[in-house]
Amino acid sequence: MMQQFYPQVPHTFRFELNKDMHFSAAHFIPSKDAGKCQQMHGHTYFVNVTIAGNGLDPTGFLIDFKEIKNLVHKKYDHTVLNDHPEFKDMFPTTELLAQQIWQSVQELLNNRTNHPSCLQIIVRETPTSYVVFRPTEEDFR
Ligand SMILES: Nc1nc2c(c(=O)[nH]1)N=C([C@H](O)[C@H](O)COP(=O)(O)OP(=O)(O)OP(=O)(O)O)CN2
Ligand SMILES: [Zn+2]
Repeated sequence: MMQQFYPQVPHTFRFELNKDMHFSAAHFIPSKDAGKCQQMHGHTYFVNVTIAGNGLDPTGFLIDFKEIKNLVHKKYDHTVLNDHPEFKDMFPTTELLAQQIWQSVQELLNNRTNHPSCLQIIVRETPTSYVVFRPTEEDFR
């Protein structure tokens, strides 16, 4: 898992939640610049989601950890990333996967009355390669 690696995102919210998860998926990057990655191949992706907020729900959760796992793991585990509608017009690179995960997590959070925010997504694609996605203000609009 990623427990040994947590780049901190600066913020002043009262609460911060982190959820680690992993899933297995295949992908290919159909660009001539992608070299061997043009061929279909698989990864065990490791994902860390950082959510923060000032208020909790009546249970005392920013959001249930399980809801985050269900959203990401159920969607992508044992699938081909290229087959997902969000990757119809773009390649499933680590960067764009991290951005897509942020969008789906933030959409889930937007429906909550305590209004938490997703501040960071880390996607590790291989033991030596990972991406950190941090939204800018315009991403929240
Ligand atoms: N900026 C990006 N570069 C690459 C991506 C990506 O998503 N964003 N993806 C790939 C491939 O999908 C590949 O699976 C991962 O590449 P890489 O880390 O180079 O894998 P290696 O195991 O060959 O790396 P080592 O340095 O030998 O550990 C390529 N690039
Ligand atoms: Zn790959």
